[in-house]
Amino acid sequence: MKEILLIEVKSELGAGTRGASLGIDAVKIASIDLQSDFFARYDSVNVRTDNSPLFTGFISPSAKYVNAIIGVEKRVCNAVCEALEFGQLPMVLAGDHSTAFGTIAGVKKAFPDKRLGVIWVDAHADLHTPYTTPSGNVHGMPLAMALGTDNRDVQTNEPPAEVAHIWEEIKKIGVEGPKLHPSDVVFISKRDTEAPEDYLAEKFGMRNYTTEEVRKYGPKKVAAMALEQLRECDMIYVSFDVDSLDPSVSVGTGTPVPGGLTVEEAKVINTELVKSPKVLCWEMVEINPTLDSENKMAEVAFEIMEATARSFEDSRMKPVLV
Ligand SMILES: NC(=[NH2+])NCCC[C@H](N)C(=O)O
Repeated sequence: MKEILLIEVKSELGAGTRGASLGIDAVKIASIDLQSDFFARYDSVNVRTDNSPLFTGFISPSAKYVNAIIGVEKRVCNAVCEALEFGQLPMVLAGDHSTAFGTIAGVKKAFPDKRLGVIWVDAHADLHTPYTTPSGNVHGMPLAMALGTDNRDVQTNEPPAEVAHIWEEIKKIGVEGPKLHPSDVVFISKRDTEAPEDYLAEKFGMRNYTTEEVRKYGPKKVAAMALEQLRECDMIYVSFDVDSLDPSVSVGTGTPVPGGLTVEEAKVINTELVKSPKVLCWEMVEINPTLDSENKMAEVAFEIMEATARSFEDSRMKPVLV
């Protein structure tokens, strides 16, 4: 049986509001309050992070803290790659979504010849680049990094040479060049995007299953449809941003958007997705307890993570021969 390895990434340099690096500990506290032994059950590794640049300021408004984020991306990439090479099932628990690029790079580094598909369960597309970002927040850019695109067709910013250089270096992490093809990305509950992101999504026909479609077909069917969409892929990574949940569940995340999933829908989607033997890595991000009350977001996030871990593990158990 393959074993789960928890990979903790307490970085929040990519978010626009402060506090996401505390999300990992908030989830641990939730597990204790919910009387679960989850964090005793699985081994975990801590990726080295350093949020201290927040005290001194960013290098450029077109990609804030990207000079420090590049180091975290490399370390996440190596941790994920090592876990996969070791035959483990990495479940990444990270602060802001920017480091999901490191995860993707790590998956590709471990299996460079395999075709990778990504299921992005998120209110956002995270397809910006330093050339298009409206906010400069790098958590809006990880999927563009993975696709290796600059999206200059619809450029709105002129980043300084230093940022352009770091951006080029980031895109090389793991393996040279794009980690996946844009048509091998599927979104679930994406509902808050900007024009340059829509341009890419339309150009490459990137499928989004809206919250309405989740209601219409049911979360189980949508998970099956998302997997079917990626049938040509050899391996799949699932990235779950808690802002895919509706703000009525909790506002404990930096960029909440109305019209999101219920806890039950998110639970069904994630537990169904990881049943696919092609799914080899799952991640959860953007829990921010400083924006929350009574640790609500961490509690529901933990509930989803625990159910997903159980499904991930159970579906990989070898049948017992009698
Ligand atoms: N993973 C996230 N929470 N991303 C939020 C991105 C919001 C917005 N599109 C931006 O680029 O600033």
